Amino acid sequence: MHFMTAGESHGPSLTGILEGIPAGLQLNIKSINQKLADRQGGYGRGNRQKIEHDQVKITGGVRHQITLGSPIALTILNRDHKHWKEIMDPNSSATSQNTLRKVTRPRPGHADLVGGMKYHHRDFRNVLERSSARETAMRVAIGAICEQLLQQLGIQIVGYVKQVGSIKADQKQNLSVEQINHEITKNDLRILNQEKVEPIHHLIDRTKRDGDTLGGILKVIVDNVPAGLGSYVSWDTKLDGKLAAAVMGVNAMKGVEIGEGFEAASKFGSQVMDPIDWQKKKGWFRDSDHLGGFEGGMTNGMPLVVQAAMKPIPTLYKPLKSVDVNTKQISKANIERSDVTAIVPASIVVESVVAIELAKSITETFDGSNMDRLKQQVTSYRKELLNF
Ligand SMILES: Cc1cc2nc3c(=O)[nH]c(=O)nc-3n(C[C@H](O)[C@H](O)[C@H](O)COP(=O)(O)O)c2cc1C
Ligand SMILES: C=C(O[C@@H]1CC(C(=O)O)=C[C@@H](OP(=O)(O)O)[C@H]1O)C(=O)O
Repeated sequence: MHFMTAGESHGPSLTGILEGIPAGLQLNIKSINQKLADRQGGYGRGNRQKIEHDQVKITGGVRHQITLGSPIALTILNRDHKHWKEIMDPNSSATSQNTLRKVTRPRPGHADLVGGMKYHHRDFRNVLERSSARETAMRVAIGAICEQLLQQLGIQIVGYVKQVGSIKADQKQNLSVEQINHEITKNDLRILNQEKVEPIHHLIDRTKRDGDTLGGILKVIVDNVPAGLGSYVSWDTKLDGKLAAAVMGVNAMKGVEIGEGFEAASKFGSQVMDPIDWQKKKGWFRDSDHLGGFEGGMTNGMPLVVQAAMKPIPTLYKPLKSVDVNTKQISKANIERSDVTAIVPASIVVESVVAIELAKSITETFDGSNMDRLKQQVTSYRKELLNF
């Protein structure tokens, strides 16, 4: 299974192609669009989200909402493009250099300067349009298809916010994915500790007034994953490594942890390893899940727990020092319309990329050509594990 996306933030649209989804998967397009709407939400977003109304249009690989096994082609329109037509139209030549509104003062923390150096773009718009997290809308659409595949195999996944700036938003430990989803649906937020919502909103308001930005920590949990996805035999077959790469590939992620991650480093082995247990009905399981469901690069049958640290948004309304690429004068960095924080949408994006990696692993471990056959194979593999 593999996918590719294309499209600039203020270009006409985002395009995605996803190959390797089995034939016969019944898609729920409404629920793909719901995921896209969720990604647009969250306190602290900028005004762009008032313009966009993300909905996926499928133009290949699907008939009457059932996958064909052929590559799935997807489009999401950028409604904002109509305001950027003169600057961003791919098909017409620029009428004059002035219409391009060039970006010449690179923003610290964004891809502007190094992207410009590497591709020799002296108008940093040529970099920022693609490095923008607008592209994550397409990864969420593709992830939503993968989540639907996982759901049909009994695997459930959820992403939510653990921390915004320095405020912890998750104090409910050991909830199942179902319970977390229930909480999220109830309060329409991905912040589990309701008492913290108001302080978090105040922090975001204050930060916005100061022209500053915030990051945070987000968490993804996956339930009912069969043991044995991924492998210990070679470094590049380890599924925890693939997940970490996919999560780090999301804009603004600076750290990934599996299970207790960095915290485990300061504990004793007896506090971190998960004792092995067995019951006739349940088969093999662990008494705890400190290792986040991974041993030897393989899933071990316990819930997968992945956390990611998102840095604060790099564009600052009170900009930091920069240098103009043309005049070499020290000046303030460019300001582009921006979010104060995007931790809620990021939790959905990270959930989506985890779903993509898991769907990839499952369709490669078992026969991924047809959904019914895949279901049969996963069911019989689960039985085999129970009787091991
Ligand atoms: C959902 C989401 C929304 C984002 N919104 C913004 C934004 O409004 N302004 C901004 O400067 N960066 C934003 N970012 C972060 C930048 O895209 C990111 O920092 C930049 O591409 C540089 O990449 P790096 O941080 O991974 O090094 C956002 C990231 C995500 C995941
Ligand atoms: C467009 C989205 O996020 C954008 C990500 C982003 C960045 O630099 O990453 C910068 C902003 O772009 P704009 O200047 O157009 O408002 C965000 O709005 C989106 O998430 O749909």
